[in-house]
Amino acid sequence: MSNENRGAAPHRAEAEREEFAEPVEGFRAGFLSFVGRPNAGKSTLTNALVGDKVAITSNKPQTTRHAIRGIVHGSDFQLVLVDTPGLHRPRTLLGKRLNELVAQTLADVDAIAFCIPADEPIGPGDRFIAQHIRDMGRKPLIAIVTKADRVSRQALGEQLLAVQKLGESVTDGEGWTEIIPVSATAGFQVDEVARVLAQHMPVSPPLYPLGSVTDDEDAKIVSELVREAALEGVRDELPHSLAATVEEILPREGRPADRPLLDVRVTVYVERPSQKAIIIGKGGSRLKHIGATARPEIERRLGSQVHLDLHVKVLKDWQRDPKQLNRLGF
Ligand SMILES: Nc1nc2c(ncn2[C@@H]2O[C@H](COP(=O)(O)OP(=O)(O)OP(=O)(O)O)[C@@H](O)[C@H]2O)c(=O)[nH]1
Repeated sequence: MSNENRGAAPHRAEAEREEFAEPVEGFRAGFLSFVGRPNAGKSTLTNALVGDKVAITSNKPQTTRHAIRGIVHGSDFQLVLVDTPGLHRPRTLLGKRLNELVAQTLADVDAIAFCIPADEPIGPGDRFIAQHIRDMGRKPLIAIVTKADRVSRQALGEQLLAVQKLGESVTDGEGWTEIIPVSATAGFQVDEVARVLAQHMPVSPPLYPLGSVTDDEDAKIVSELVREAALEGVRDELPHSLAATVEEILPREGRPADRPLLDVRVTVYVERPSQKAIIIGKGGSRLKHIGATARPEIERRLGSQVHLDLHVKVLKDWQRDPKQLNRLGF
């Protein structure tokens, strides 16, 4: 996600919602964060939920000022997974600041999902997180017992009970809104997790275009691959004058399921018109070559055939302009 997005106000502008509105009655959509101590299985579960569908536009609707990790699309719901830095018991001022940052994120989401591994005893770190999210105001708190495949049925049952007790102890007996066991690696209950989380999202039209899955990592790598290809042979002339940003990565509609195609739109920025001429080359020959060089690796990375659409723009003296630097993600 660009810095521009990070700076945008968290809001649910009706206009944005309507742009993607689907006439599905009772559609639910909202923001959700996974919390849990390191290694609790948050990333693995996120990936299992989002699936290996493809990347997306990194700058579509600015509905959140937080980084989006992924979007889960259901027939009648959309879950937007919002990234948080790890939540730790603070030992330093930095730790405290980070926790404040997490608190801001958690205050904005519609529900919080707390991941606790099935195969490790509940510890002070878990208790700290539980207390922290309890203080986030009245919102659904869903406990997810991860890595269920690693323990016996009996041990899983015992862990579910322990997690329930933890919930009750931090909420004056009220307990978690839901408790669900899951194994992201064995594919056990992953759909159930999505369904349950969706039930706790507000009724709302989709927040993002259907089929989009955000993945900042992919966008970063794609832009880097294009930049590398564009620099080939002109490294000495314009090494630092080149920047590339991914505008969007969207699945082409109407393609057969077994032969998807991604439209990847990338802008290459240069500082001067003379540089633009170099990059484009005679009759566009160099730009074509850049595309042909970068595309195979992009296809490998995104796991799909790609139609690469490159544009070259002059952004005068972008290296010296903080606003432009922000825009380009520096
Ligand atoms: N057996 C099994 N292993 C899992 C499962 N989910 C995650 N793991 C493993 O647990 C380890 C930690 O998982 P992550 O998803 O990276 O945990 P995380 O909470 O994102 O960790 P941080 O990024 O450190 O906060 C990895 O080695 C995963 O492969 C699961 O359902 N079953």
